[in-house]
Amino acid sequence: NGVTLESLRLSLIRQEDTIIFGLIERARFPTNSPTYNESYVSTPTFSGTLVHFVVKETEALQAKAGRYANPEEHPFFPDNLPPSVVPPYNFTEVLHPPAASININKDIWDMYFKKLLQLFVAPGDDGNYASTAASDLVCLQALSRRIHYGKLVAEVKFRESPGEYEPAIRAKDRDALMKLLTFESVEEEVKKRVAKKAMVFGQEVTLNNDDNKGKYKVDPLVVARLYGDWIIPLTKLVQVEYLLRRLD
Ligand SMILES: C=C(O[C@@H]1C=C(C(=O)O)C=C[C@H]1O)C(=O)O
Repeated sequence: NGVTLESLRLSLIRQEDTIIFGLIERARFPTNSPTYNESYVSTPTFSGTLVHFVVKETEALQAKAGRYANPEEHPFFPDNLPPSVVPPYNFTEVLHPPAASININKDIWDMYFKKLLQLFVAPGDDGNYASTAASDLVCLQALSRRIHYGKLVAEVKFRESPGEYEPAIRAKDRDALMKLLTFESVEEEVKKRVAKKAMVFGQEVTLNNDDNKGKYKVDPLVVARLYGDWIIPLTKLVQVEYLLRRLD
Protein backbone atom coordinates (compact mmCIF):
# COMPACT_ATOMS: atom_id res chain seq x y z
CA ASN A 1 0.00 0.00 0.00
CA GLY A 2 2.61 2.51 -1.04
CA VAL A 3 4.37 3.08 2.28
CA THR A 4 8.15 2.86 1.92
CA LEU A 5 11.05 3.62 4.24
CA GLU A 6 11.85 6.48 1.90
CA SER A 7 8.37 8.03 2.16
CA LEU A 8 8.39 7.66 5.96
CA ARG A 9 11.80 9.32 6.17
CA LEU A 10 10.49 12.22 4.07
CA SER A 11 7.65 12.63 6.53
CA LEU A 12 10.09 12.60 9.46
CA ILE A 13 12.10 15.31 7.69
CA ARG A 14 8.98 17.42 7.24
CA GLN A 15 8.07 16.89 10.88
CA GLU A 16 11.45 18.38 11.85
CA ASP A 17 10.15 21.75 10.62
CA THR A 18 7.11 21.47 12.89
CA ILE A 19 9.20 20.47 15.89
CA ILE A 20 11.79 23.22 15.41
CA PHE A 21 9.17 25.93 14.91
CA GLY A 22 7.45 24.61 18.04
CA LEU A 23 10.68 24.95 20.02
CA ILE A 24 11.22 28.46 18.66
CA GLU A 25 7.70 29.44 19.72
CA ARG A 26 8.16 28.02 23.22
CA ALA A 27 11.50 29.82 23.52
CA ARG A 28 9.73 33.17 23.13
CA PHE A 29 8.72 32.73 26.77
CA PRO A 30 10.99 32.25 29.77
CA THR A 31 10.60 29.22 32.02
CA ASN A 32 7.45 30.61 33.70
CA SER A 33 7.59 28.10 36.52
CA PRO A 34 4.02 28.68 37.84
CA THR A 35 2.89 26.82 34.68
CA TYR A 36 4.43 23.70 36.27
CA ASN A 37 3.52 24.31 39.87
CA GLU A 38 0.57 22.32 41.26
CA SER A 39 -0.35 24.97 43.79
CA TYR A 40 -0.95 27.56 41.05
CA VAL A 41 -4.21 26.07 39.71
CA SER A 42 -7.20 26.09 42.01
CA THR A 43 -10.39 24.36 40.99
CA PRO A 44 -12.47 21.82 42.90
CA THR A 45 -12.60 19.46 39.89
CA PHE A 46 -8.94 19.29 38.89
CA SER A 47 -5.71 18.96 40.77
CA GLY A 48 -2.45 19.30 38.87
CA THR A 49 -0.34 21.83 37.05
CA LEU A 50 -1.59 24.39 34.55
CA VAL A 51 0.13 22.60 31.68
CA HIS A 52 -1.49 19.31 32.73
CA PHE A 53 -4.85 21.09 32.80
CA VAL A 54 -4.37 22.66 29.35
CA VAL A 55 -3.19 19.41 27.73
CA LYS A 56 -5.97 17.32 29.29
CA GLU A 57 -8.76 19.76 28.41
CA THR A 58 -7.42 20.28 24.86
CA GLU A 59 -7.18 16.55 24.30
CA ALA A 60 -10.79 16.13 25.40
CA LEU A 61 -11.89 18.72 22.85
CA GLN A 62 -9.70 17.24 20.11
CA ALA A 63 -10.94 13.72 20.90
CA LYS A 64 -14.48 14.93 20.23
CA ALA A 65 -13.25 16.34 16.91
CA GLY A 66 -11.88 12.89 16.00
CA ARG A 67 -8.15 13.43 16.47
CA TYR A 68 -7.44 10.09 18.14
CA ALA A 69 -9.30 8.08 15.51
CA ASN A 70 -6.09 8.56 13.51
CA PRO A 71 -3.60 5.79 14.40
CA GLU A 72 -0.75 8.34 14.14
CA GLU A 73 -2.09 10.35 17.09
CA HIS A 74 -1.57 9.39 20.73
CA PRO A 75 -3.13 11.20 23.69
CA PHE A 76 -1.08 12.09 26.78
CA PHE A 77 -4.09 11.45 29.02
CA PRO A 78 -5.95 8.57 27.35
CA ASP A 79 -8.20 7.76 30.32
CA ASN A 80 -11.82 8.90 30.08
CA LEU A 81 -11.50 10.73 26.76
CA PRO A 82 -14.91 11.66 25.34
CA PRO A 83 -16.08 9.92 22.15
CA SER A 84 -15.69 11.49 18.73
CA VAL A 85 -18.68 13.37 17.35
CA VAL A 86 -17.59 12.93 13.71
CA PRO A 87 -17.95 9.92 11.42
CA PRO A 88 -14.87 7.69 11.25
CA TYR A 89 -12.47 8.11 8.33
CA ASN A 90 -11.28 4.87 6.83
CA PHE A 91 -7.51 5.13 7.45
CA THR A 92 -5.55 2.45 5.60
CA GLU A 93 -4.40 -0.17 8.05
CA VAL A 94 -0.64 -0.40 7.80
CA LEU A 95 0.18 -1.46 11.34
CA HIS A 96 -0.13 -4.83 13.02
CA PRO A 97 -3.11 -4.41 15.44
CA PRO A 98 -1.19 -4.79 18.76
CA ALA A 99 0.53 -1.50 17.81
CA ALA A 100 -2.49 0.31 19.23
CA SER A 101 -1.43 -0.62 22.76
CA ILE A 102 1.91 1.22 22.44
CA ASN A 103 1.84 4.74 23.86
CA ILE A 104 5.06 6.09 25.38
CA ASN A 105 3.74 9.60 25.98
CA LYS A 106 4.47 9.25 29.69
CA ASP A 107 8.18 8.99 28.80
CA ILE A 108 7.88 11.86 26.31
CA TRP A 109 6.18 14.03 28.96
CA ASP A 110 8.93 13.33 31.49
CA MET A 111 11.71 13.87 28.95
CA TYR A 112 10.21 17.16 27.80
CA PHE A 113 9.67 18.67 31.25
CA LYS A 114 12.63 17.16 33.10
CA LYS A 115 15.31 17.34 30.40
CA LEU A 116 14.49 19.27 27.23
CA LEU A 117 12.81 22.43 28.45
CA GLN A 118 15.70 23.68 30.54
CA LEU A 119 18.05 23.24 27.57
CA PHE A 120 16.33 25.74 25.26
CA VAL A 121 14.29 28.08 27.47
CA ALA A 122 15.74 31.05 29.38
CA PRO A 123 15.09 31.34 33.12
CA GLY A 124 12.55 33.93 34.18
CA ASP A 125 8.88 34.74 34.59
CA ASP A 126 6.82 37.08 32.39
CA GLY A 127 3.35 35.97 33.49
CA ASN A 128 2.36 34.41 30.15
CA TYR A 129 1.51 31.06 31.70
CA ALA A 130 -1.47 30.16 29.52
CA SER A 131 0.49 30.85 26.33
CA THR A 132 3.44 28.96 27.74
CA ALA A 133 1.27 25.91 28.39
CA ALA A 134 -0.25 26.22 24.92
CA SER A 135 3.17 26.20 23.28
CA ASP A 136 4.28 23.26 25.43
CA LEU A 137 1.23 21.41 24.09
CA VAL A 138 2.26 22.12 20.49
CA CYS A 139 5.78 20.81 21.18
CA LEU A 140 4.51 17.72 23.00
CA GLN A 141 2.10 16.78 20.23
CA ALA A 142 4.73 17.25 17.52
CA LEU A 143 7.26 15.19 19.46
CA SER A 144 4.72 12.46 20.18
CA ARG A 145 3.74 12.18 16.53
CA ARG A 146 7.38 11.98 15.42
CA ILE A 147 8.36 9.45 18.05
CA HIS A 148 5.34 7.17 17.51
CA TYR A 149 6.10 7.25 13.78
CA GLY A 150 8.58 4.59 14.85
CA LYS A 151 5.67 2.13 14.59
CA LEU A 152 5.36 2.71 10.85
CA VAL A 153 9.12 2.73 10.34
CA ALA A 154 9.40 -0.59 12.18
CA GLU A 155 6.58 -2.15 10.16
CA VAL A 156 8.26 -1.26 6.88
CA LYS A 157 11.66 -2.50 8.06
CA PHE A 158 10.05 -5.76 9.17
CA ARG A 159 8.30 -6.22 5.82
CA GLU A 160 11.56 -5.62 3.96
CA SER A 161 13.40 -8.39 5.79
CA PRO A 162 11.13 -10.54 7.97
CA GLY A 163 13.68 -13.35 7.97
CA GLU A 164 16.20 -11.15 9.77
CA TYR A 165 13.76 -9.81 12.37
CA GLU A 166 11.79 -12.96 13.21
CA PRO A 167 14.46 -14.82 15.21
CA ALA A 168 15.19 -11.72 17.32
CA ILE A 169 11.46 -11.14 17.90
CA ARG A 170 10.90 -14.75 18.99
CA ALA A 171 13.92 -14.54 21.30
CA LYS A 172 12.59 -11.18 22.67
CA ASP A 173 16.13 -9.93 22.07
CA ARG A 174 15.86 -6.16 22.38
CA ASP A 175 19.55 -5.54 21.73
CA ALA A 176 19.49 -7.52 18.51
CA LEU A 177 16.35 -5.69 17.35
CA MET A 178 17.95 -2.35 18.19
CA LYS A 179 20.99 -3.27 16.09
CA LEU A 180 18.88 -4.40 13.15
CA LEU A 181 16.77 -1.24 13.01
CA THR A 182 19.60 1.24 13.53
CA PHE A 183 21.09 3.22 10.63
CA GLU A 184 23.84 5.34 12.13
CA SER A 185 24.51 7.33 8.97
CA VAL A 186 20.83 8.34 8.80
CA GLU A 187 20.94 9.47 12.42
CA GLU A 188 24.04 11.58 11.74
CA GLU A 189 22.27 13.24 8.81
CA VAL A 190 19.21 13.95 10.94
CA LYS A 191 21.31 15.65 13.62
CA LYS A 192 23.18 17.78 11.07
CA ARG A 193 20.04 18.73 9.20
CA VAL A 194 18.09 19.79 12.31
CA ALA A 195 21.01 21.97 13.43
CA LYS A 196 21.02 23.60 10.00
CA LYS A 197 17.25 24.08 10.06
CA ALA A 198 17.53 25.69 13.51
CA MET A 199 20.00 28.16 11.99
CA VAL A 200 17.80 28.93 9.00
CA PHE A 201 14.43 29.07 10.80
CA GLY A 202 15.76 30.71 13.96
CA GLN A 203 17.63 33.67 12.50
CA GLU A 204 16.31 37.20 12.76
CA VAL A 205 15.22 38.24 9.28
CA THR A 206 15.98 41.89 8.62
CA LEU A 207 16.34 43.90 5.45
CA ASN A 208 19.82 44.82 6.50
CA ASN A 209 21.19 41.31 6.56
CA ASP A 210 24.50 41.60 8.37
CA ASP A 211 23.06 42.58 11.76
CA ASN A 212 22.30 39.23 13.28
CA LYS A 213 25.01 36.83 12.28
CA GLY A 214 25.27 33.93 14.69
CA LYS A 215 22.23 34.82 16.78
CA TYR A 216 19.56 32.14 16.81
CA LYS A 217 16.20 31.86 18.58
CA VAL A 218 17.05 28.32 19.64
CA ASP A 219 20.64 27.13 19.82
CA PRO A 220 21.26 24.81 16.80
CA LEU A 221 23.61 22.65 18.87
CA VAL A 222 20.89 22.18 21.46
CA VAL A 223 18.44 21.09 18.76
CA ALA A 224 20.94 18.53 17.47
CA ARG A 225 21.38 17.33 21.03
CA LEU A 226 17.63 17.06 21.65
CA TYR A 227 17.44 14.80 18.63
CA GLY A 228 20.55 12.80 19.35
CA ASP A 229 19.98 12.23 23.06
CA TRP A 230 16.18 12.03 23.30
CA ILE A 231 14.04 12.12 20.16
CA ILE A 232 15.92 9.51 18.11
CA PRO A 233 16.39 7.08 21.05
CA LEU A 234 12.67 7.26 21.88
CA THR A 235 11.74 6.69 18.21
CA LYS A 236 13.93 3.60 18.33
CA LEU A 237 12.34 2.47 21.58
CA VAL A 238 8.93 2.62 19.86
CA GLN A 239 10.35 0.53 17.01
CA VAL A 240 11.61 -2.13 19.44
CA GLU A 241 8.27 -2.19 21.30
CA TYR A 242 6.42 -2.54 18.01
CA LEU A 243 8.65 -5.33 16.71
CA LEU A 244 8.34 -7.28 19.95
CA ARG A 245 4.57 -7.49 19.28
CA ARG A 246 4.86 -7.99 15.53
CA LEU A 247 4.28 -11.77 15.61
CA ASP A 248 1.50 -11.75 18.24
C1 LIG B 1 13.62 6.25 12.01
C2 LIG B 1 14.55 5.37 11.61
O1 LIG B 1 15.15 4.43 12.50
C3 LIG B 1 16.26 4.78 13.31
C4 LIG B 1 15.97 6.05 13.97
C5 LIG B 1 16.25 7.23 13.33
C6 LIG B 1 15.60 8.49 13.76
O2 LIG B 1 14.89 8.48 14.78
O3 LIG B 1 15.75 9.52 13.07
C7 LIG B 1 17.15 7.23 12.25
C8 LIG B 1 17.75 6.09 11.82
C9 LIG B 1 17.55 4.80 12.47
O4 LIG B 1 18.66 4.52 13.28
C10 LIG B 1 15.01 5.31 10.23
O5 LIG B 1 15.67 4.32 9.89
O6 LIG B 1 14.70 6.24 9.47
